Amino acid sequence: MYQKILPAGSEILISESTIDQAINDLAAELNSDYADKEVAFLTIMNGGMIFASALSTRLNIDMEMDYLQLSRYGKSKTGGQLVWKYQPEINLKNRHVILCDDIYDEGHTLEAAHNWCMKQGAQSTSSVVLVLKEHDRTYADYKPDYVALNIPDHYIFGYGMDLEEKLRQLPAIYYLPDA
Ligand SMILES: O=P(O)(O)OC[C@H]1O[C@H](OP(=O)(O)OP(=O)(O)O)[C@H](O)[C@@H]1O
Ligand SMILES: Nc1nc2[nH]cnc2c(=O)[nH]1
Repeated sequence: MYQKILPAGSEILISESTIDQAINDLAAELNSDYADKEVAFLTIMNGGMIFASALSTRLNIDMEMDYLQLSRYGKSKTGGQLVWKYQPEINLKNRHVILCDDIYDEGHTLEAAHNWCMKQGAQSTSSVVLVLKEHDRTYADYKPDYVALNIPDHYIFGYGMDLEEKLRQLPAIYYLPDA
């Protein structure tokens, strides 16, 4: 169905059904860990939007939802300066924050978001990512608390992740083996 918009040579890295099952497993873990907590569920835009939508509809948790926006890649495949584009107004004081993002790559985005939430007075802040990319480059000191899937070192797109700001809407995760 997506042949018309997929770049030539694209291959599937993670299928829709694998993603769906991984999100179910993650939701079960969060439903247990946050059963008695008052939660602020914060999506990191733009990349986190599709994963956060799918995950949040499976959460049986007392929570408010909001988002923040941080960016360091833009149209590039390599990370640059981290730019805050939107900080939420929701009160995080004494709340248990769950940060939800699509990918942990070098970790600078989640580290900055985590530090900011703690500065706002959150009682705890944890992070949930759909994929963690394994590579030899330097990671930030911060590591995500919940990871659905580990992936090899490819630039990936689909399921919220962009290729030059497009193709976020793809329901599976793709890569270009020759890129
Ligand atoms: O672990 P890191 O190396 O910090 O990279 C991860 C971040 O990179 C992407 O965001 P991007 O800056 O591309 O903005 P976007 O969400 O608008 O695509 C992705 O959505 C993560 O938030
Ligand atoms: N779309 C996309 N964004 C990223 N941000 C950090 N790594 C990636 C990646 O592999 N794909």
